[in-house]
Amino acid sequence: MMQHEFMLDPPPYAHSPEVLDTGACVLRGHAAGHAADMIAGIRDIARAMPFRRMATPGGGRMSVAMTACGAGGWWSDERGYRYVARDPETGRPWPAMPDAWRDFATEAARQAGYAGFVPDVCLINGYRPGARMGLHQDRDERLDAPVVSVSFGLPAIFQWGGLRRTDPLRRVPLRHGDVVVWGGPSRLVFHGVAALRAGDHAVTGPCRYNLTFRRVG
Ligand SMILES: O=C(O)CCC(=O)C(=O)O
Ligand SMILES: [Fe+2]
Repeated sequence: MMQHEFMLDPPPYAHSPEVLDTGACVLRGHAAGHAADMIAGIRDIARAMPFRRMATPGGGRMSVAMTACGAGGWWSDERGYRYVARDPETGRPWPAMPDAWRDFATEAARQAGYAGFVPDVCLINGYRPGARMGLHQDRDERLDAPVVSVSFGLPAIFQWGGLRRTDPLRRVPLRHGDVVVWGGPSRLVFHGVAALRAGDHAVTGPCRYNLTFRRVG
């Protein structure tokens, strides 16, 4: 009997999306089965294009370290922030986005209701304990395409607000393998990540990785 019930239990990827808002949902554990491959991919990309804590126009430095792959990367310095096709420090283009990553993001978007999403950029964030991302909108890409966000390693609190900066924040725990998709009426919702708590994750050690797939071109 137990065996039978176990067999009927749907696999994690068949769990229904957890709705955050109209156009936004969490696919719990959706990327867990891809973690080993994707984390190996992150390490390959980081060898070619190291994680950097970028300068901000305000004169500070981001606590989150970033790299990217695909047609461009997000860049921030004293002059402002923007997408760039080449690393401004070395002149080198960003590493290509692995086909398996693009296919994964397309399928996750489809499950969230966004059929036909083909990302051309994946931004990769590296968080160490204490690193955080302030409340912001993702508005430097095409707004008619969703953002697909994949989390690995240490758990984090994703802050999910509204279309105004002052709207109340919900605290959404994101764990290893969770995927968040937002688009449509939720595309410009303010969001952020609370300071990462110290920990030691079995796969990533004292670190959280977040991949966001976007359409820029
Ligand atoms: O790390 C996360 O979960 C979200 C990152 C994010 O909002 C961004 O990179 O724009
Ligand atoms: Fe964001």
